[in-house]
Amino acid sequence: MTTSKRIVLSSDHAAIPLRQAVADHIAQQGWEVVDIGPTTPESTHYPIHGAAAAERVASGDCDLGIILCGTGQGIMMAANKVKGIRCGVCSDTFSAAMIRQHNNANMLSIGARVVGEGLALEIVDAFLGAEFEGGRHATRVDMIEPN
Ligand SMILES: O=C[C@H](O)[C@H](O)[C@H](O)COP(=O)(O)O
Repeated sequence: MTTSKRIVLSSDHAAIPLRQAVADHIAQQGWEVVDIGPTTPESTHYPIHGAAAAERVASGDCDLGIILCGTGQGIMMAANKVKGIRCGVCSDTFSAAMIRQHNNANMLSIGARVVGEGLALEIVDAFLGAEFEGGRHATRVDMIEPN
């Protein structure tokens, strides 16, 4: 596990059960989970939830974030509009590790209609277990959003 310990979770209506499974899984690993909902299954709008989670990370309130919607794509797009956020959608464990190691991603997005719970939890573990490698990758990451 990384030294980061506080992680924000959010989703839209399409991913509430998977979000709960992720919350339980990472809480068991010792992460402090900040689950900002939604808690009821009514249809909602992923941009609201992606932006809200991203703001928690961008502000420094949380170290990392995991967000989910049907595909993971829409909520990722919303999160990446927030300055300082680097969020990738992952449907495999290799990519989940690489977005940390090479891209210094601070948020992970998962599609609840794309991957099952078992794979999703492995993707989460790969993301949280990886560390940014810096070096040449830092040069490139700095180019994404220059100060
Ligand atoms: O990228 C968008 C997400 O996949 C949403 O979860 C999806 O568009 C929601 O669709 P619906 O309103 O049909 O449940």
